[in-house]
Amino acid sequence: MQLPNEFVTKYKKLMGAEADEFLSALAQPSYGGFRENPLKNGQPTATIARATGKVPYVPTGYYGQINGKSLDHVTGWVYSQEPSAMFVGEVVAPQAGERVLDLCAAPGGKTTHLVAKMANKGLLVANEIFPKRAKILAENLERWGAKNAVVTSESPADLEKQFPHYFDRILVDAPCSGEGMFRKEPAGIEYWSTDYPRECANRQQKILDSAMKMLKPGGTLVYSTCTFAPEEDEQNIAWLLKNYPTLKLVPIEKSMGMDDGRPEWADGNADLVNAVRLFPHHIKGEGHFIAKLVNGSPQDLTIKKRKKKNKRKKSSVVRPDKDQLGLFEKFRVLVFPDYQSQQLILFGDQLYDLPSEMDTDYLDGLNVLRPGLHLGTFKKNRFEPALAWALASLPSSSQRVIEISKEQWQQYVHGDVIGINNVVPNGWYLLVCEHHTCGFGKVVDKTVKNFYPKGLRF
Ligand SMILES: C[S@@+](CC[C@H](N)C(=O)[O-])C[C@H]1O[C@@H](n2cnc3c(N)ncnc32)[C@H](O)[C@@H]1O
Repeated sequence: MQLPNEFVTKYKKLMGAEADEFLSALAQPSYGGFRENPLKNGQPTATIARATGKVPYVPTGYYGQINGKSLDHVTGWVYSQEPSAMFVGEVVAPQAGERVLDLCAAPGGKTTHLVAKMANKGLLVANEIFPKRAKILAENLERWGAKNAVVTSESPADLEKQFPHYFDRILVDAPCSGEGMFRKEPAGIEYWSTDYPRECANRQQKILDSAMKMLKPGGTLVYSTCTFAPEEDEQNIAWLLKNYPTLKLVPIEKSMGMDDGRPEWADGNADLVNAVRLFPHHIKGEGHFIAKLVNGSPQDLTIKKRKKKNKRKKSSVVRPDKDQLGLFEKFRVLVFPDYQSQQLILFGDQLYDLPSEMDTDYLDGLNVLRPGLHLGTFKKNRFEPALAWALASLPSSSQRVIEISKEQWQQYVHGDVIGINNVVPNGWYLLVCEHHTCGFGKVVDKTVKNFYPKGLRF
């Protein structure tokens, strides 16, 4: 890996006595990692068996690699995430029932962590500006079993109009110069120039301005980057504190090897030590910067919010009609008798369960990819359940389960019909392999018809 000369000169100056250690760490191999999913029906023991260690500062985090075609990965029991990046979710620490925004969310490493921390309760709006990346985000959330996540694809400037001072917590995991990932993704070095961190910082400030318009009084803003550049890190926090005097930079509890933010790399504001830096020469992970800020609660913010909300028009969101509800209920009573929906809404012929924390009128005018949990599709006179619903369910929640072997699971993800020996009534079943819910199948006379989505087969 060849680092640009200007980069080396810049960090020799900034890091001083630590520079050699820092620069030689960048020449070492990067660390891989994964998180286990506490929302699922047990531990991903097969993947954990291959882990090389436990990430000390993330209860669900491990060092190692996952197999993308394994049962654990395909059913969302694990998510591949670089070890330093995992600390961000711990710092955000969202609570069940809150309204949370992940403003720059794709592909979803932090979002899946937030869903787990919220125990799938409350509302998580996961936004990604680029629609193609937002689609990947939605797929990753589906595999993870997210119920409380709404996926949108908007620019922060457009999103701010929709959600004035709405969120309890906002994560801005900002697009950045990516210096901290150089040894993991060396292709990023090509984009780098001496001016690049400043350009990124300007864009980050616009994103932060939007985030501030969406943060509730008393709410928490977490800002993170995967770069070492002070322009994008301490200097942006110093800029925030100057421009938003209601914000207070609060301490982050640091684990061994984590560094303080560096006031001398910005305007000297001593509070900047409260931020955290993860340096690859001090921890087993890539470069990261994280700052946590709490917003004061000036009266004017509360008043603005109320006025805006009164102006909202009635929602144009469509609800399922009586016949559709009948078809849905027939399925639910048979397969998931205890499932309690929140707000059933239609997107075309697709049925979703929108988290009750979100009024339907908030969806108007938004580019929404996933308005909550995808339950299924109405087709002529029938209801076909969606994979997302299976992946968000525990085997114990269903009274119609068929246990399949690992071999049968491989047939299932390949798109084949599965033969079964036991005689069971025809109809829909939740397929479970080694405690992992895998999807739905429809039994027709000792064979299970395959409903695994064509685009996911392998
Ligand atoms: C660091 S990545 C997010 C990683 C993600 N949080 C995760 O943990 O998987 C930053 C994201 O910001 C998006 N982005 C790029 N330009 C943006 C902009 N102007 N406003 C908002 N987001 C932007 C990128 O497409 C990218 O998905």
